Amino acid sequence: MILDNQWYVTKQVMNERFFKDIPSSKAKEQISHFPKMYYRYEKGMIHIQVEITLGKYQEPLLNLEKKLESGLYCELVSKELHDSYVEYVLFYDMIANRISIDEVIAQNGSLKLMKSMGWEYDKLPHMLIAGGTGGGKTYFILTLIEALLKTDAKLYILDPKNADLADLSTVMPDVYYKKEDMMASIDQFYEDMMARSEEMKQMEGYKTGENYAYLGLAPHFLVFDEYVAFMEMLASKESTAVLTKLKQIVMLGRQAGFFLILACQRPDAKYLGDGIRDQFNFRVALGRMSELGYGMVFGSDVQKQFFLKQIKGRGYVDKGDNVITEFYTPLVPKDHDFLKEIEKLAQ
Ligand SMILES: Nc1ncnc2c1ncn2[C@@H]1O[C@H](COP(=O)(O)OP(=O)(O)OP(=O)(O)O)[C@@H](O)[C@H]1O
Repeated sequence: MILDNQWYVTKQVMNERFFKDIPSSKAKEQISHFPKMYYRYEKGMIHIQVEITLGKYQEPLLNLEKKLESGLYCELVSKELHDSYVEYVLFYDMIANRISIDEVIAQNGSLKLMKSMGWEYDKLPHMLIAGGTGGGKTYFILTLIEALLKTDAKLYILDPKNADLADLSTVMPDVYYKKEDMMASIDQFYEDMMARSEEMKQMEGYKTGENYAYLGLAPHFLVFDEYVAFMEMLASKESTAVLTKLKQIVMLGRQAGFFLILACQRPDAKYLGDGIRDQFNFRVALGRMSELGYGMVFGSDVQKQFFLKQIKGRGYVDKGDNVITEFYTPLVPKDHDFLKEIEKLAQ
């Protein structure tokens, strides 16, 4: 890469002749500075360290991510500036990091979703899931529900299209698909959050800055599928009321342990504007999406090339650190029966 781009410095030296007392007329190019670059492979990650020299080629060497990602067919995980070097960390063979549904475990405020990655909902609350038809959105949401039901979490499910998630109403409580029920459920979720925030202050052991888990309380999750479609169904007064509540939940929910998992085909700015989208720390885009769609999920100013691969449950994620990486939802075996499993857990 350095040779191909000629990111080195050369100087002209005179070619010495065999008889040194006869002056030479031939000049030769010699490399006088070659940037130091070190790499190592560790636990599925490639670490590349590049020296900062303040030299002529500092700019390209400080912005290697695009070249490395497309050239090595890897995904950037982090880029960190150190004292005299910049370190790029890339995932090699991301699909090898895919886990199966029975490895999805929630503990200590974090939900494992790939071998080396998870959703730390206690620290980086609220999840936004976008994806076109057939991308794996429903399977992913069902996987999240199943994993969270294995903990003490309390779940509320909203499915305005009365589709796959609404089927859960036969096996677990708090599943809503009618407009009025859904609106009442959002109100209740909000009221519960406000009440807990107050109560926590009166509890023994309460400490400023500590969260619900510190006080031994259970997290609550509102899983809201087809959010944009639902908002489109509402009159403007109703949608303003819902938006106001959701805004409060994403802003205040972390400490009290009230989390939103919002899914839609495309997160239209009309219903996720005013900085609400930025409060969703964990954002996933699954399946086929347009550039505009990716922009709506990750921000229109992102510098990332998105590729489509025909793999179910594949997409991109920003897990709260502003680095977008390839993502694979946990693999669900063909014979897995969500309804049956969720029924067992809900009992
Ligand atoms: N994680 C996964 N493991 C195994 N198969 C998957 C996974 N995700 C999706 N699939 C396969 O892809 C199909 C479509 O997935 P899913 O129903 O989740 O898509 P969707 O985005 O919700 O689409 P729609 O909006 O049409 O329901 C599933 O029926 C399943 O066969």
